[in-house]
Amino acid sequence: MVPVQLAKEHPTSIHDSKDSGLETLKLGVYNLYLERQPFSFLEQLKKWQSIFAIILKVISEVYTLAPTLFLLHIFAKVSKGIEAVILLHYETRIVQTVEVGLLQGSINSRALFDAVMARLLCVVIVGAIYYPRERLENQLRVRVLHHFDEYLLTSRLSMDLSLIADNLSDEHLSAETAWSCAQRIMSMASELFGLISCLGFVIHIGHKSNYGALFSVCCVFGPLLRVVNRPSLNAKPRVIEATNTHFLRMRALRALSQNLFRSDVISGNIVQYIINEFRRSRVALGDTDTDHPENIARIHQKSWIEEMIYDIVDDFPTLFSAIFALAQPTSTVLSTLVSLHESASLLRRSFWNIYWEMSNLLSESSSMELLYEFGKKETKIKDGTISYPLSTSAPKGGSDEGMAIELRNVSFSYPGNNTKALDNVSLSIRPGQLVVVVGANGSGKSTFVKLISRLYDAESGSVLIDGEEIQRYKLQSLRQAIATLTQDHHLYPLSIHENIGLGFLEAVDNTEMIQEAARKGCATDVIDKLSNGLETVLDPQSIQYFYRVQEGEKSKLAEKLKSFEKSADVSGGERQRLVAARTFMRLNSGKVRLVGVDEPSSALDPKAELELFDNLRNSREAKTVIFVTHRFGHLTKHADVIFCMSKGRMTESGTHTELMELGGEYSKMYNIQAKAFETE
Ligand SMILES: Nc1ncnc2c1ncn2[C@@H]1O[C@H](COP(=O)(O)OP(=O)(O)OP(=O)(O)O)[C@@H](O)[C@H]1O
Repeated sequence: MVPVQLAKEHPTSIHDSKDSGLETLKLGVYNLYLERQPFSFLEQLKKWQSIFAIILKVISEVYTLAPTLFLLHIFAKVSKGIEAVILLHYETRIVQTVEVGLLQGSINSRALFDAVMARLLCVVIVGAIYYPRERLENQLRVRVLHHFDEYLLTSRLSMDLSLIADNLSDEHLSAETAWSCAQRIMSMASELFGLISCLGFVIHIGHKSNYGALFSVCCVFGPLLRVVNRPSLNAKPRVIEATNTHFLRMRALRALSQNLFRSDVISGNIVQYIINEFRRSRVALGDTDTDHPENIARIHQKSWIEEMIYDIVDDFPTLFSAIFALAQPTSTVLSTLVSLHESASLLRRSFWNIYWEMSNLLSESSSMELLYEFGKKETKIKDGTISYPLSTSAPKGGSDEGMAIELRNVSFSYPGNNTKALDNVSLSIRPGQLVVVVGANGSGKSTFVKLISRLYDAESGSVLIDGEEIQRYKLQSLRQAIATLTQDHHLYPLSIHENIGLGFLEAVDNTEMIQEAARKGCATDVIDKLSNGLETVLDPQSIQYFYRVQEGEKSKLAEKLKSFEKSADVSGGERQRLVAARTFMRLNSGKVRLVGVDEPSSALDPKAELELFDNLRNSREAKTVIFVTHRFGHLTKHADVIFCMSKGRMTESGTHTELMELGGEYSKMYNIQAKAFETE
């Protein structure tokens, strides 16, 4: 139970703590860190240069994807931007005609008709452009999304495990990132045209008095003052962390209400505990704000005096109009005043829209930069130049009986983990040997298998395959020569047919071979139980949903809903058998020289486990086989050599008899297991 401490500080207090060049804002339950950088013109120039380069790249990429669609869309966007000004122009003409007419005692009906018709025509044209614009936008969106989906898929699949561990923050990148950026650029173009046309209009109205430019400045002065005086947090690079322990505990307790934990929570009888703990944390949290830190900052950084000044400055255009009317009481003063008033709000709206689009474009372009960088990341596992095996007739250090493996003073630690998973390990495996690796949890057994399959590269020391440094081999050929079966292998959301067939790509459609592999993996019974047999997809990525339809009701929709295929499922052990079948399928390729089996049988019943291991042993011909296991028994007794690992080091090696005689770690572990079977 977590001791409850009531929040002592004001729930939304904002204060600065200045350390390590960072400005820290405490905003509700969050800490928000900003970099305290002195303004540097050069830096700003560089930043804008890179933003500009990204914008150009996005434009050219979207244009290349669909040139006509893109140009039409830009045209539609720009016309949308200047639409309001054109409408305002004709509105002014109508009001002016009426005003002059009223003063002269007769309205020029021809001029009025022309102005009304012109405005109507404009409304029709804008409407006519607007509706296809939505469809155009959607077509362009689909193209962009599909293109970047493929780009991200390719980039993600090209990454190796070390790179993935270093780049978890890239997970949020999606094709939508690219589309939002493209959209922002197009909206920005539309707003810019809107602003320019609006400025042109204002200058045009004030033309006679030469006040147009001054009036424009008056209109944007208020918004400009706001922007300069309080730049939005949105535009600043920042790092945010939720630090409030009560808030975090509430989140963790809330997560326990998810379906994933239902069975644990019910069987563990901890429902009331969760509710009570949630209540305690809620009380302890008090009124501390949990809203987005940006929102909290926005509310709390407001000063009413500043706001009042801004409101007064916002009124300058009205003041200006009044002075203008006094100074130039012409026959069209009223209509000019109305136009000035309307254009003032249009100008201000345009200005705000540009500011808003600009801040969003800044953050979109930095996401886009990440997305482009993502595709350029270089894998840490570099490809080699020679094919494996070197030559089937006379391999350098190998033989046709399997792969020869040697580790010389190999050390390795995982990215982000300082402890050595392998610490100065040296060992040698001869071609065709049956090797068993044993050791306590975390002793480095799986890491050893991962290094010889080149999922990772050793930090120091060498791994030699058939006498050659492992890095010298072409990855594709090396991986073709290795078949692994580990707990990290899962079923794909594809048909069982493909799940097994993909073990040997060239024979993915060979049903006979697949059935034979299923038999060796003890998966035949599992497949026979499924109504669609080999064509069953266990985790289909289908999308089915319904709205206001009850499954039990009598309606055509309810029948349709019932007819949706319910996904089939199998047990954990059955899944392991299907995955094992894939490995047997791989053995059919004739290229495999090493089989690495890493404790794949945790959910298998003893009979299936024995059968699986026997089948693997029987497929040993021309292969080296490495088993990683916690279970001692027939495997260790059959082993040519056993390696016993402890804390990343290889502590003992030899046959079962030799190691038992040694009376070390291996014999201790063996005796613990054997004791369980001894009779009193
Ligand atoms: N992906 C990873 N990232 C960081 N550390 C890891 C990772 N995988 C393993 N480790 C660490 O490396 C060490 C060796 O792990 P390894 O999986 O090789 O042990 P093992 O002997 O196979 O254990 P087990 O018997 O539990 O499967 C452990 O300390 C483990 O915490």
